[in-house]
Amino acid sequence: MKILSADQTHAADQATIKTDRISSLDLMERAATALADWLMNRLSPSEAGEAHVLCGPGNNGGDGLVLARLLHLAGYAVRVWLLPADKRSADCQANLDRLPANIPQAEVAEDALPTLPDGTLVVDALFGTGLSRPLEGVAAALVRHLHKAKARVLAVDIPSGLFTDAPQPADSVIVRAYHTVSFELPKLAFLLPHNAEYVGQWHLVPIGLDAKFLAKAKVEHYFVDAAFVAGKLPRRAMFSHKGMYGHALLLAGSNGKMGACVLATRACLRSGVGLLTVRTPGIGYDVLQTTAPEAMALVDPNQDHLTELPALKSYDAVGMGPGMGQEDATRVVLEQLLREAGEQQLALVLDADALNLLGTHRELLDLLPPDTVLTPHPKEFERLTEPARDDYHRLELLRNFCQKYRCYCVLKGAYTCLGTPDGPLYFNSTGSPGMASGGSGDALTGVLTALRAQSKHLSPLDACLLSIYAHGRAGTLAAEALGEASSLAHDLIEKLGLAFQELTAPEEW
Ligand SMILES: NC(=O)C1=CN([C@@H]2O[C@H](COP(=O)(O)OP(=O)(O)OC[C@H]3O[C@@H](n4cnc5c(N)ncnc54)[C@H](O)[C@@H]3O)[C@@H](O)[C@H]2O)[C@@H](O)CC1
Ligand SMILES: Nc1ncnc2c1ncn2[C@@H]1O[C@H](COP(=O)(O)OP(=O)(O)O)[C@@H](O)[C@H]1O
Ligand SMILES: [K+]
Repeated sequence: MKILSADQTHAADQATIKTDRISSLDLMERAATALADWLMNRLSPSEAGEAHVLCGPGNNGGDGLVLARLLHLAGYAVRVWLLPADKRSADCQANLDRLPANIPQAEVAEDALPTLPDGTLVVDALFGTGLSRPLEGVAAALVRHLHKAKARVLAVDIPSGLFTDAPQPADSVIVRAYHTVSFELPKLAFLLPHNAEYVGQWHLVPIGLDAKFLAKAKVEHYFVDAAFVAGKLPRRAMFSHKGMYGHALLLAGSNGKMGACVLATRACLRSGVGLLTVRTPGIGYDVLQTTAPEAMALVDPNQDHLTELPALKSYDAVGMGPGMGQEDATRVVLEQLLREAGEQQLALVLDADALNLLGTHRELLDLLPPDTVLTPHPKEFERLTEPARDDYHRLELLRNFCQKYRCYCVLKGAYTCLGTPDGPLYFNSTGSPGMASGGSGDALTGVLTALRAQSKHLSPLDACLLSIYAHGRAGTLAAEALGEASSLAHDLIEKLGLAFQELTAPEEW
């Protein structure tokens, strides 16, 4: 799914109006009808109680006015509050003129703010994508008033006061919604950690935006949902053999952190790799042979940490980092790996301590072979770059980093963001707070290494997208089975199979 900018959203509206030969007023009716259906499917009139609809002067306010009318006609109790305005947009004014006379309406003032008993349903239709500066005056007073009330807030399109796709002053006054219902496509602002407290749970309702316009629109951000990755994973041929699915090498583990190595190993095995060899310190041999008999163990001469790089010629992809430690001898192995992988055009996946070593020895970054995949969480990413001023600055750092080093960088989090050498950023839709516990990232390294080893079947971009999506989906399935607090990385790994099944291409005729 594409993520449009505020300007493109406006252009999509215009294209739809033209293609469907409707007026902008019709499109507003369509959008607000979808919104009303969403709300009515969730709350009956008695569950909703009296809905207070706060309406601004633009088309977002227009949506609110249509919603108020539709709710009223369906038997809901409604009250409309208008922001004072010299001028309203034409469609907003038209819908104000159409508002049934028996819906109570009043203008808000700093000394005339709505009384909102606990639990009141409040619809925020003050400002949408047309917001051009932070809220001030009466609008800011109304939103601050809302902060103090214990209301159930539903934001229309986007919480008022929040910019769609740009940073804003830290002291901006922004509606804190419980639900945000947006039209057709998600907004970049919804995917950034800092905005979670404003956006709440977000939902999309279809409004029939012009499909041709959307197909042509050039965007910098994508939302990777089920439709985006569906069928990208090729089916296995009947006469397949293990040589067709790549031979992966994992370099992982150290004294006390063999668990990370085992998790990466098991995840790699569960992700369709043909063969897997694991290079681990001597201490890991028995552990590995017992917990992952399908993998071959290749032990380092050192007992506690990695000191030597094995010959690389048999491998299609190498994953390095989980639980590996940052000994100097291990740093030398990393440097040698970067040099040799570059010469042999081997696919690389670097995580955890491999990233920390890159962070402390940044000169090594210049050795990254093209299409290397790095998987930092925000702290590891900061070690590779610099502290980000805000979420948007972090995305800018990500984009610049990937373009400079021609690499893929998986910035992990609730909406994991994949940076790519050509610029676009891909936000993953799957995952669960149940994954916020040690070991989930190690599993991702295993998945990515397995899919990069299958480069005969998958491009680097598709390997990354499928890995991130399937890893998150498996985390959700594990959390559904065991609860968010109890599901472990180990459980996620056991669900990878189901996640991959959902992504496999359908049988062809
Ligand atoms: N074609 C359409 O008419 C559709 C419009 N839609 C709705 O339209 C919204 C966008 O509408 P608009 O472009 O009218 O924008 P808004 O409704 O967000 O408001 C823009 C108006 O507010 C003013 N403004 C901006 N920032 C302000 C601030 N901080 N303080 C005071 N005034 C401020 C602007 O000068 C402008 O008059 C979307 O978010 C969506 O809700 C949807 O109904 C989909 C279809
Ligand atoms: N709240 C969340 N929602 C979705 N995914 C999450 C959430 N928290 C963590 N994850 C995922 O779990 C993984 C955690 O990785 P990482 O921080 O490296 O942990 P570890 O080092 O313990 O393996 C990442 O893939 C991340 O995207
Ligand atoms: K709004």
